[in-house]
Amino acid sequence: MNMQMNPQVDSANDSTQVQPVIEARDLNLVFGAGDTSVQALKDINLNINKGEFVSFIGPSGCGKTTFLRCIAALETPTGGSLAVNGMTPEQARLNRAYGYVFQAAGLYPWRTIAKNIKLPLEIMGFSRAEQDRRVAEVLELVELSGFGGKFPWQLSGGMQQRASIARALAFDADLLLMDEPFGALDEIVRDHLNEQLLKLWARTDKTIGFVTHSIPEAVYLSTKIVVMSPRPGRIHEVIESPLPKERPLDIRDTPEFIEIAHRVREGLRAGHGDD
Ligand SMILES: Nc1ncnc2c1ncn2[C@@H]1O[C@H](COP(=O)(O)OP(=O)(O)OP(=O)(O)O)[C@@H](O)[C@H]1O
Repeated sequence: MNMQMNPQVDSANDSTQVQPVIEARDLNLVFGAGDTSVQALKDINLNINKGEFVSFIGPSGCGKTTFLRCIAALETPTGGSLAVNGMTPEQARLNRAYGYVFQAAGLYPWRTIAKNIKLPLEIMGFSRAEQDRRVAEVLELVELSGFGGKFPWQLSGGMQQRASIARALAFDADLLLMDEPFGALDEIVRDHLNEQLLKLWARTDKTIGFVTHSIPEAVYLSTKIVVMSPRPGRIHEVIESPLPKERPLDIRDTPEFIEIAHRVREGLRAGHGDD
């Protein structure tokens, strides 16, 4: 397989104005009103550029999922602005600007893997031939070629999650939003899927927003780590990773990796202190 690495775009040195994929300015979201209201996001300012792999890490309830859901136009911010590819999140959703992978694989048990992947394509009116072509392509990307005819229950948890990623890739959107996709899997399977996801990212040059509770996972995968703090959900710190794009698993034993993991841990601790 020809694994072409895409040249890293160094946005800091790029003098031309490149439009960010995600641009959040003073973004706020308050659920409800009065005494029972919850400020889920407070003054979020963040740019995500094309090809970045951005992880969101923070304690439970700090707004990670809510931020992803705002990008996907599944929640409406109560203040500030949010642009996805220069559009409103609603426009971006209509343009199929992103694929979304949820915590649980969420596959229909009565449909085969191929038919699960096809479902959104059927709804969008893609031709049968195009549906078949895309299913074969995304199954290959997640290394599940040959499993299209199986039902979800015939696959392991890790394979189901890969099938769910394949479904999110089927529209070939440049942006992939992933909400703790590997949280429920054991560590060895998770390591393997992390490796595969990095390869997929390198092959496709997609922009990825990824929610996790795991410091090693965030550091291993990301070019940028957004450390969030709770009540109300804010960005405590954004850590740019100096690690190379090509990352074997044993990079986790290097001093550079351990140093970034340490910074993330310190950020999480300090963020708790912001309470
Ligand atoms: N629909 C809703 N109505 C009211 N409050 C909500 C709603 N959705 C989320 N919240 C609250 O907003 C805050 C942020 O929730 P969110 O799910 O984004 O956090 P999170 O960081 O993703 O948490 P976790 O790590 O547990 O998934 C929490 O206090 C949560 O209870």
